[in-house]
Amino acid sequence: MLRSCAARLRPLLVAHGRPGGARLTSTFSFEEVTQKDHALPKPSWSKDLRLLFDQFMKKCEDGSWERLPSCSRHSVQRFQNFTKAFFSGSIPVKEEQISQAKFFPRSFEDGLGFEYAMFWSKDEKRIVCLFQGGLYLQGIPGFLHGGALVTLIDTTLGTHAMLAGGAVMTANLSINFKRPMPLCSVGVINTQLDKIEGRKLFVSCNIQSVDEKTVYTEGTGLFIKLEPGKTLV
Ligand SMILES: CCCCCC/C=C\CCCCCCCC(=O)SCCNC(=O)CCNC(=O)[C@H](O)C(C)(C)COP(=O)(O)OP(=O)(O)OC[C@H]1O[C@@H](n2cnc3c(N)ncnc32)[C@H](O)[C@@H]1OP(=O)(O)O
Repeated sequence: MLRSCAARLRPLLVAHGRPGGARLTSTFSFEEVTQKDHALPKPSWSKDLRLLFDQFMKKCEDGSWERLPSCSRHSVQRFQNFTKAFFSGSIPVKEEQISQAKFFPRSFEDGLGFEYAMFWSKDEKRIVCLFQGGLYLQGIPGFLHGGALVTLIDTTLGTHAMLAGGAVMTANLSINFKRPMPLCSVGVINTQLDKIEGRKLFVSCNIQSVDEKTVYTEGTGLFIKLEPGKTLV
């Protein structure tokens, strides 16, 4: 499963030209992932999250949907390839820290932070992210912190933008919090690509309750395709 998702993502996320004509074999892709895949059921997942996950796994059976794997670290090689391609090799952390760096949404202990799994519909060109926000993501008592919701929105919209345009960075996010979302409840993020203008990808989403009766949050994002060799730092 991991390899089939990787194969599909690879052409979208890799092989950005480098100055001097050399081409990278990978930058920010999911390919050759050998680490633990976190987008799979765990004991900390609620019944609601498991049920929804199972429903989407069923949709994957005919190939119209695909589960996107998710791990918590980049390999040192991948980290270096990425910085070489887009940051002229300027590495923002000490070399010995690279292997300790973790993908923020995957940096919590199981069940206490973000539990999520994303599914990609290749026909409808949209992502559905199923998630449960754990006890360490509290904002006002009993409810999720707005910043936690924004983190998941950024991650989900960013993944959609990457699937559509390759390596991107977030330039702008605009969020409307419509209703507070209870801690430990399950939310469903639905994304759509609104338009592409040159290097700019405009993507939007909302977060709904499982029964679709409550819209908790709406968000739009502008993602900019990175230009290989352009120095940003
Ligand atoms: C193993 C671990 C697993 C990991 C795997 C992960 C896989 C997928 C997950 C992806 C999800 C990740 C989500 C997280 C993403 C982030 O959080 S990124 C971090 C936050 N963002 C930043 O730090 C970006 C900082 N900004 C920049 O570096 C630059 O501004 C930029 C790169 C965004 C753009 O710079 P540049 O390339 O120089 O472009 P410009 O020439 O400036 O602009 C191009 C066009 O875009 C327009 N534009 C730029 N910014 C904005 C803006 N804020 N608002 C509106 N428009 C903007 C700009 O006007 C240009 O438009 P025109 O072409 O002139 O029309």
